[in-house]
Amino acid sequence: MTATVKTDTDSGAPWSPDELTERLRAVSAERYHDRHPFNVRMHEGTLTRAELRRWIANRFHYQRHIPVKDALILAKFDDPALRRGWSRRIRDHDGERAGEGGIERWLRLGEAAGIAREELLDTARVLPGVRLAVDGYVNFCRLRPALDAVAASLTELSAPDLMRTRIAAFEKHYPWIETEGLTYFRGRVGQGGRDGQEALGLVRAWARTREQQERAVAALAFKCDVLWSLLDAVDGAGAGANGVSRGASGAAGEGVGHA
Ligand SMILES: O=C(O)c1cc(C(=O)O)c2c(n1)C(=O)C(=O)c1cc(C(=O)O)[nH]c1-2
Repeated sequence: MTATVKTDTDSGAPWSPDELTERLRAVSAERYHDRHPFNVRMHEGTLTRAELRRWIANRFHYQRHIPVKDALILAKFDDPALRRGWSRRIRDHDGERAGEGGIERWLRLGEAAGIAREELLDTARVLPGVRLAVDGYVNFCRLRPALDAVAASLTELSAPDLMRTRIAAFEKHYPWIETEGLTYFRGRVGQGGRDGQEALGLVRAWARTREQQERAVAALAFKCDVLWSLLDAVDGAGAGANGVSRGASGAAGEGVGHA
């Protein structure tokens, strides 16, 4: 006997692709990290320099693992066209050659904020909660079927709006970060939109049964939790965490007040 009461509107029948899309968008609207208190403070302009540096340094750990998880997804595809399309994501982050690509741009963001690249590259400084969140995402993509892993990337549908808000907030409230440093975010407005649409097309095509559709929705909710947990860890870390709030924030007379 099942405890689940089925109603007419929940017959267990597959949703239409548009209904699936609606449900995916509803998850993002409710759980995407643009609403996290740390992001809200970032956009309001009330983060201290130490907090912003801590975010940049810890978020780098996420950035550098994106091509790793994309390589794990790539290995699940047996279709050359799919691999060709998805491999572009890895090149976006790693660049065609040394000194190019998203990871390099994030390192430059760090430098524009006064963080040495060696400090960003030193994984020993990453906050434990950030490490766990990133491991969680990479392992999810390693272990789950392609549908789940691709659906988890659908947070990118919400990313372009967040990038626009972030660029405006940085320019307005954090002018001490050289504007060159924002190149990463500017690039992601287009890349994130394109990647998100591409992934949505795949999920709509692949998730045919109700079970698959519910898995896709759950994967996106999980990914929202990854991003949320990452910010929880950054938000909850006090002075001295990650080293960044110690040394790199040391410029005198900034009126930072507290870490
Ligand atoms: O700064 C952000 O808020 C943000 C969010 C997300 C996202 O929504 O997953 C990504 C990125 N940035 C990003 O830069 C990025 O390359 C990226 C790749 C992915 C993904 O899951 O494949 N998400 C994101």
